[in-house]
Amino acid sequence: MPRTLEGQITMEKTPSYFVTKEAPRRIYNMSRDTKLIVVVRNPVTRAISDYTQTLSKNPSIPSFQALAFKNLSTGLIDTSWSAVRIGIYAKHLDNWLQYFPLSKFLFVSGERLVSDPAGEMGRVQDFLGLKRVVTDKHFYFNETKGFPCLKKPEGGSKPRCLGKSKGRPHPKIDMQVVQRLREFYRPFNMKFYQMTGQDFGWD
Ligand SMILES: Nc1ncnc2c1ncn2[C@@H]1O[C@H](COP(=O)(O)OS(=O)(=O)O)[C@@H](OP(=O)(O)O)[C@H]1O
Repeated sequence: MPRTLEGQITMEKTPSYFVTKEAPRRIYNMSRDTKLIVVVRNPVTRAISDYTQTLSKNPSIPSFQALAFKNLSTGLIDTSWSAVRIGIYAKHLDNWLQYFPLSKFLFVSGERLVSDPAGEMGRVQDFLGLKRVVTDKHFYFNETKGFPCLKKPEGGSKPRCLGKSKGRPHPKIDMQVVQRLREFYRPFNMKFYQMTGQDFGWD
């Protein structure tokens, strides 16, 4: 991490930290004052999104259901598949809570980040003790992209959306497969809502 001067905030974004066993201990040893922001979305959609990303890099991988199930006829889920495992948020958070109290965390809803980006960004700024500089007027909904985009990014004059790899169409997954995954995640989601004191509305 770079040296941080008085009045500066250093930020670092690595999605895999949340699911890396050693990460909380290492970050705690670096600075126990670290604030932690976790963006979470419905774990079923997250798994499909993860699969879509892998598929875009390697189109010859097996089908989603072939990877998601250990046994398709019994409906046994393969929790060793990272696309499934990452969405068990309660389990990962448990590991972090061994080191950091809940007050050090902000959980951002991935769904609200799309439906109300300014609202979620307001929460982020409050959490970081910043003035609410980013507001509604910085975003517009881009019909072509199907997502909110920035009207005028810092230092630029043109509107800017996230790149092609964000907001890709997902392949169609059998409804029964989706249903089974929903059932699988339900107890973990409930636990996660309880732990965070936030209902993300995934069920
Ligand atoms: N404004 C805006 N524009 C485009 N995409 C948006 C936006 N806000 C949130 N999202 C969602 O971000 C998802 C991709 O983020 P990731 O977490 O996969 O990114 S990362 O690669 O891990 O950094 C991506 O997931 P997919 O839709 O599955 O591609 C989007 O749903």
